[in-house]
Amino acid sequence: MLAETHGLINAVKRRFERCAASGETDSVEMEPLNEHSLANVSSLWVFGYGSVLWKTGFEYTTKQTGYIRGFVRRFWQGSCTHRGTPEAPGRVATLVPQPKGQVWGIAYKLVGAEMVRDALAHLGLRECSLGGYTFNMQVFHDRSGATVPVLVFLATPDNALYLGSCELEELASQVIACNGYCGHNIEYVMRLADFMRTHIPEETDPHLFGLVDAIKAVLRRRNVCMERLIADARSTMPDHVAACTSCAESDFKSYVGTGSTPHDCVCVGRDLCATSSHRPRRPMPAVDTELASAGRAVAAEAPVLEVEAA
Ligand SMILES: N[C@@H](CCC(=O)N[C@@H](CS)C(=O)NCC(=O)O)C(=O)O
Repeated sequence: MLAETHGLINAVKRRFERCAASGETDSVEMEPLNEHSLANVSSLWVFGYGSVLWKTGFEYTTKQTGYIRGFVRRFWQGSCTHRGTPEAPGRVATLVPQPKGQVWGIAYKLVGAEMVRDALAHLGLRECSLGGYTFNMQVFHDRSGATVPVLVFLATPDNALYLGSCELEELASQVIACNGYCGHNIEYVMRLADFMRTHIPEETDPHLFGLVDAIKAVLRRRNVCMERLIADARSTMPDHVAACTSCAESDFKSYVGTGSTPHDCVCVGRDLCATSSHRPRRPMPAVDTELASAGRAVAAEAPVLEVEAA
């Protein structure tokens, strides 16, 4: 299965390279991957360790809680779309290599070419074209100790949005100052911390929970209300994001219009497990060309790691 997966990943890699090279807005849309490269993929696991945990955004058949080794989670990647702007990029999670590191998250199982293609189309846009992330394969360990190869999206220091390390208090101040298309940067951090406390108590990530404490301390010192900042960011969301009411029960809406043919607005606040029929689709108004150009610029920079040999 690993060989099949590598074949698929190389096809995805070529596709993203063509997107970056062509620079065409439309090309940011993931056309169907080479049917042959998908034909024999029986399943693919994707690892989530940041917003994918609480805003999965793609259908899957099952999920496992567990971890990957050799990395730590750090808020060292900038976001000029989802949680920030080109002028004031927010901070989102990435993985930083550390020999004895371990990152807890969830592996999502995709089965069949259509589910794989849909998930990669969503993640390719969200993570790579707009987020500056690249991807490779890692070994996932579930709570029983069983292992499976997983596709992981991570930001490397050579991508245009990488912000790197800084003191926790400075990082907290940056998070407090930023919001973007998907809402306030504080909300991103708090959602991830809440998810870990609720679903993955094994995760003791001192960087994540230290950042939460630093954000609260700075807000207390400035006498600023966190909930108000988060609510205000939502109230300034572009109309077509806030207006997407096709899924009243989902508490998150994400719109990513990237090209001349805008993506459907997909409410991504719920786990779109394959058993759910919830796939809201609404024609979206004019695409935000600024976001498209921001995304294209990032895509042009997005390096692609060599997939590790089997
Ligand atoms: N690769 C990470 C997700 C990285 C991440 O958070 N990417 C940003 C894009 S810059 C995102 O999806 N943000 C969604 C949001 O902010 O609501 C994961 O596996 O969870």
